[in-house]
Amino acid sequence: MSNDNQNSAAQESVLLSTFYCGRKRFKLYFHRNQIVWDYAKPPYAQHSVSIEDVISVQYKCVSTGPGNDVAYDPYYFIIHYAEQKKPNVWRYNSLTLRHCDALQVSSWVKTLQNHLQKFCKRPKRLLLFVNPVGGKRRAMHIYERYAKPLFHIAGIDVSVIVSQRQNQIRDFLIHHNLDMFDSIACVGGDGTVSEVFNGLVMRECRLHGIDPDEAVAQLPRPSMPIGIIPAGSTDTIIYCLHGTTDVTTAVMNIILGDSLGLDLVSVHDDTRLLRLYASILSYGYLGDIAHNSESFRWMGPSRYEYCGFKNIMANKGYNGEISILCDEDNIEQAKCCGRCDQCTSQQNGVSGGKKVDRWKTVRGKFFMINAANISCACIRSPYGIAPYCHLGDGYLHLVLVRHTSLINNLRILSRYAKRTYTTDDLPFIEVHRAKEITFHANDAVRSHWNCDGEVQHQSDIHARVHCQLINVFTRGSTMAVDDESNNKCNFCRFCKI
Ligand SMILES: Nc1ncnc2c1ncn2[C@@H]1O[C@H](COP(=O)(O)OP(=O)(O)OP(=O)(O)O)[C@@H](O)[C@H]1O
Repeated sequence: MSNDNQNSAAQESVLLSTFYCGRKRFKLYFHRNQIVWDYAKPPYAQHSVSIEDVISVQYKCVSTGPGNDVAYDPYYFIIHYAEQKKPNVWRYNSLTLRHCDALQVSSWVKTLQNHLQKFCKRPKRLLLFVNPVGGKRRAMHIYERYAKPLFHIAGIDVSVIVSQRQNQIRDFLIHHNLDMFDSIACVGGDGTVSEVFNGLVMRECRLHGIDPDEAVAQLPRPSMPIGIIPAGSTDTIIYCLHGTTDVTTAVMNIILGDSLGLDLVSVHDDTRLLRLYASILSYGYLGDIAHNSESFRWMGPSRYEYCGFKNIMANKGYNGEISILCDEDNIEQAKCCGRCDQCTSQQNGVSGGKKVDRWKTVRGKFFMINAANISCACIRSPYGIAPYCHLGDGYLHLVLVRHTSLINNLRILSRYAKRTYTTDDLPFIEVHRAKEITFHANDAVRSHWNCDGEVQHQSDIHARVHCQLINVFTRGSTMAVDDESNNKCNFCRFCKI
């Protein structure tokens, strides 16, 4: 029988038995990749789980004595699975079943385990970095409490490295042998994720003999997918990927192994690559906040509120000239959920046929310039600065905010905080879909660039999108905005993104 025929025969075959779950009898069957269980007697209440959502299938363990010895009970087995409780949020659940015939149990365990083995993209040997100082300094606790038990159930062998200093994760990834791992993950905020992305791409450049400082270099794509467990202050990247910053959801997305390509943007000055970013590059208002807040570190996270307030009141404008390599398409007002047509066509190598990209130049005095690689949505701003920016279409959204009155600046910030986001009616905001941009400051008074939360001191830069340069574990999100988002407004919600 050919492989195709064998596969379809396996799909069509039905496994059917009656099991006990506690004292209740269940009819259990497995057909067309669905595990379905129902009470054997009325009132019937059918439940089902797709094999794609099953984490693992195991015999139940029983203690065999006063020591730590355990043995498998041949009459019980457990199905561990992920369950979607509300849009975008995944939870762990399990079903323990008993049968008086051990052969029945072993037949189910073997069949289901064989099916699970087909998911070869699921991580098995994971290198995981923990940033102990990001966010509320709870990354280690988050790992121990939420991630470790689930990785154990999934049978993933995890090697943990706790970072000791800034850029240690990046340096480790560039220089160490990673042959014994099939995936990388991190527990931290956007800065930590950015270190992982930069480290992996720089590593590929080193291995392929590519000079990343060449502004025109085609950067090589790292093969290992990356998992992100949020433990930062903003966690924009993970919010844009999953539509939530829920930790269990993030862990489930790693375990289940689906991934998609995420664009990265390289930022160069005249001579070298400054860094790659995944969320946003900002000049003006947000650049100033990132720069000024450095001297107020002693204030903790409230330094951003303080500097945000000061900067909005100062209402500075910066003269500059931006050249934009863009297409003529209007920006389609549809949110990207990771599996949209635009990103999928890029993944399949189908580039948008007739599109013609052309350079154009915009000059003026700007309150802020934002080059968003993703929507930059986060809990406090459920639509983000660039709500229609895609995760993997090869374009960034350049949001130019002209220098105007203080009242208008406040209008912009309050719009960003709203669920019903739109800036179409604000004439001082324009959005361009770009593959490449260059910026030249036309004034002695200059701002700084805020690149994924890190300050860049060079003001004249060149940025280029690298389509789906990195693979991240995610099943994508639905369009629904997560409940945890709120409408609170403060002056500096974007300062770290
Ligand atoms: N051991 C360490 N000591 C000091 N800094 C570190 C250490 N490990 C990592 N870092 C740096 O800490 C910075 C902040 O971390 P991270 O971005 O994860 O948290 P955050 O800023 O609170 O979150 P977010 O970026 O989502 O707002 C990063 O730039 C990272 O390089």
